[in-house]
Amino acid sequence: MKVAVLGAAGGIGQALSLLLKTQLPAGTELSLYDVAPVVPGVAVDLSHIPTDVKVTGFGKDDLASALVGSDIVLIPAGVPRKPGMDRSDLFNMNAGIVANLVQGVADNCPDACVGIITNPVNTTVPIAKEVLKKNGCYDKRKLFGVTTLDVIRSEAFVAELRGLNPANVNVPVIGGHSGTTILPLLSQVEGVEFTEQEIKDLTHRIQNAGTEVVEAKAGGGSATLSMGQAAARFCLSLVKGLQGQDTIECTYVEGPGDHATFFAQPVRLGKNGAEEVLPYGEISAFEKQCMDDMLDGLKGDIQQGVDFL
Ligand SMILES: NC(=O)C1=CN([C@@H]2O[C@H](COP(=O)(O)OP(=O)(O)OC[C@H]3O[C@@H](n4cnc5c(N)ncnc54)[C@H](O)[C@@H]3O)[C@@H](O)[C@H]2O)C=CC1
Ligand SMILES: O=C([O-])CC(=O)C(=O)O
Repeated sequence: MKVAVLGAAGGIGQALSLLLKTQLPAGTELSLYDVAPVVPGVAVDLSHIPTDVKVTGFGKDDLASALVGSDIVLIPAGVPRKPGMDRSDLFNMNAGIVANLVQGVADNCPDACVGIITNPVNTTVPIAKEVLKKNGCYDKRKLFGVTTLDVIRSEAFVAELRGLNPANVNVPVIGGHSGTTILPLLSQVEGVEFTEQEIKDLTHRIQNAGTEVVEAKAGGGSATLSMGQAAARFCLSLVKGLQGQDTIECTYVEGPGDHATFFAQPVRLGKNGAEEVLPYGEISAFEKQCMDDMLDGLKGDIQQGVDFL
């Protein structure tokens, strides 16, 4: 198994690489790529941790070597938000970065599973699809927008509110990864009842959690450590799936298209990636209204990605 992280020297990239170095199964290769010259140093630094995961760093001109033979490629390369910006304001800077890196995937490891972290995820994932399609190697089972941060935040906030062990809290989050397109299904949290006001407040907090971090970091970037944890959880679930032990995660994939071409919902991860896009089940009247209100925005974000190439 080989896992490549593109943008590995950044805030997310370094946190994620550390978690993968310590948690990937023995024998995995971890390939770190970044345009920042510090990346070989990040790899050397991690290589001093005694686990059976071999870490190699690749600089700007070595994308092909970083990618060749990869089974999973995670992409957190790109620019983060500053206070006052929306995720969509990152489109001009990040669309081209994602397109170039995914072209590298098409050229060097066309069968790899690709997890896009770079924002705006609602749009960068469709861009990745178009690049792979142009190269004749798009397989919808192998392209994911990583929305796990919305899930772990929901778990943390629900557990905090009710004094529960977060390890026992599961919250499906569907839709997209921006503002109101993030739709936590709080009606499905087992063993917990919320008042209408609590549902409204929690939903708003989850949808706004990225901004909460951006404002608290006061110009120093967006979520990196929680995102590192979220991406590591997603990657480790995907590794399990590829190795034949099916797992379920909510992720932004091309599914049946009931609502939009790309939509985050529970997905069964298996030997070929997204083996099955699962129904998200019954939702409340409030959740249905939230969904109706956000779908046009989500579709617009997707169309912007399709039009980019
Ligand atoms: N999906 C999600 O839930 C989340 C997504 N993000 C997004 O992740 C992205 C990265 O965020 P941070 O790590 O905080 O930013 P950062 O600025 O700390 O790191 C980004 C890294 O990407 C590298 N990079 C830039 N262009 C590159 C290229 N062409 N090839 C390879 N590497 C390149 C930079 O050198 C830098 O090391 C942002 O777009 C941010 O909005 C952030 C948090 C959550
Ligand atoms: O808010 C941002 O810009 C970064 C992000 O996607 C998140 O933290 O959910």
